[in-house]
Amino acid sequence: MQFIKKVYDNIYWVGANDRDLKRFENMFTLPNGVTYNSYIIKDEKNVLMDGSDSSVIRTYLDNVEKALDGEDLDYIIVQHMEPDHCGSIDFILDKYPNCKFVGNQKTIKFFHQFYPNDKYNEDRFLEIKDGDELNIGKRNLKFVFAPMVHWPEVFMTYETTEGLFFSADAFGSFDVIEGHISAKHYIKKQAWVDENRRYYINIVGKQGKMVTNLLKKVSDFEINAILPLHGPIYDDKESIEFILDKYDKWANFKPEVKGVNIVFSSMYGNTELAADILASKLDELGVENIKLYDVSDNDFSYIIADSHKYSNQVFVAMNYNAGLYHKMDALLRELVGTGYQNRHISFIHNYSWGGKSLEQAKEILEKGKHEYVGEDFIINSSMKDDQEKTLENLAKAIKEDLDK
Ligand SMILES: Cc1cc2nc3c(=O)[nH]c(=O)nc-3n(C[C@H](O)[C@H](O)[C@H](O)COP(=O)(O)O)c2cc1C
Repeated sequence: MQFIKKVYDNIYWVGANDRDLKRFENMFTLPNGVTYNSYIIKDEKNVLMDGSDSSVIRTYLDNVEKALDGEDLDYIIVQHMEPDHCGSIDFILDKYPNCKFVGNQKTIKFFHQFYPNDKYNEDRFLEIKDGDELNIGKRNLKFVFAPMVHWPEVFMTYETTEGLFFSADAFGSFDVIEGHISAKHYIKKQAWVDENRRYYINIVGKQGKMVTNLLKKVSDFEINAILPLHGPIYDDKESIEFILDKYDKWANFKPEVKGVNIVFSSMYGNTELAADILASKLDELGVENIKLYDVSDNDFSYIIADSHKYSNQVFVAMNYNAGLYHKMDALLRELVGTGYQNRHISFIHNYSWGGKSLEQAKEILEKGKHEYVGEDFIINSSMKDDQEKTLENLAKAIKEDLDK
């Protein structure tokens, strides 16, 4: 049985849902799976836009066959060589011997790195350059290179007749397709938007400059639909504007929400209690958006996504073997790796006998050009009653900062 969806005249989604994958890239938890999107464009020449992961190969090959409906396949356009899309390419090239692999110099190089040498003759490969066009009959495909919008060889494909932008991994999302393929059914759901952000920030986040370059490069194109390699397609004005606005914010590291993301580490609960008291004081001061994370208990990708989302952040840490507790240390380094910058940050640190946790945290965050808010709040083992006023002052400083 096949599962395909017509998305435009003679264009079919032939992808697959994967609910079995526990972690995307073996790092990022997938509570609701992920899709591998792939599209067949039928014209005088039939084109397959990208492949799929090898885990869904049976469904994928059946879908491609169904969409082709007895016709041959002329091209598979490989917008990047990441295995979650390319684990199926040899199956396609073997099944359709007249099909050519379309890629740029690097895509073709990476193909040969991932697959055994000399498996296919050179004439199976068609190398394209930035701005090249491929006419396939009524439709015309223009290639737009987007290096480092995830991988170095990435290019995207603009279909000029109807203004359809095949955007590789950009504009993708975690979560399977639930019946609907159009993003209009998802963009109003906060949980989906949060997953979309978690995908972008953790996967493409640090390449903000390259994303901004891409957005500039395609700003003259009339885009009537964006068709990414994961998640729904954006095929109406509102959804396209919605996601372009999000990408503008995310790529420029602008916070989306005035609020406080508190991340704590604690072994025996004393540091955690200070984080809870601060959150409660923020609430009493009228702060609406407060989020608390235990760094030991979380897939970092959630904390990282919310660190980019919120304007203010409080890192609450204790000393461990004379330095920063290792999970907090790892989180901060990974956060910096996503380009985290221009946030308003405060600190609470706990010392029982001493260490450099605070200095180390500041050193790791240094290159992000953050603004520090309020006095660092220091605990020795546990918070004391006479410290409540000082913590209240930190809460007030954060509230004033939010109100600016
Ligand atoms: C294995 C271990 C190593 C620690 N190392 C330090 C340290 O080097 N310096 C320090 O001031 N406190 C150290 N602590 C104490 C903690 O930082 C913390 O102050 C104490 O656990 C109370 O906070 P909590 O209840 O939030 O865990 C250590 C605790 C443990 C369990």
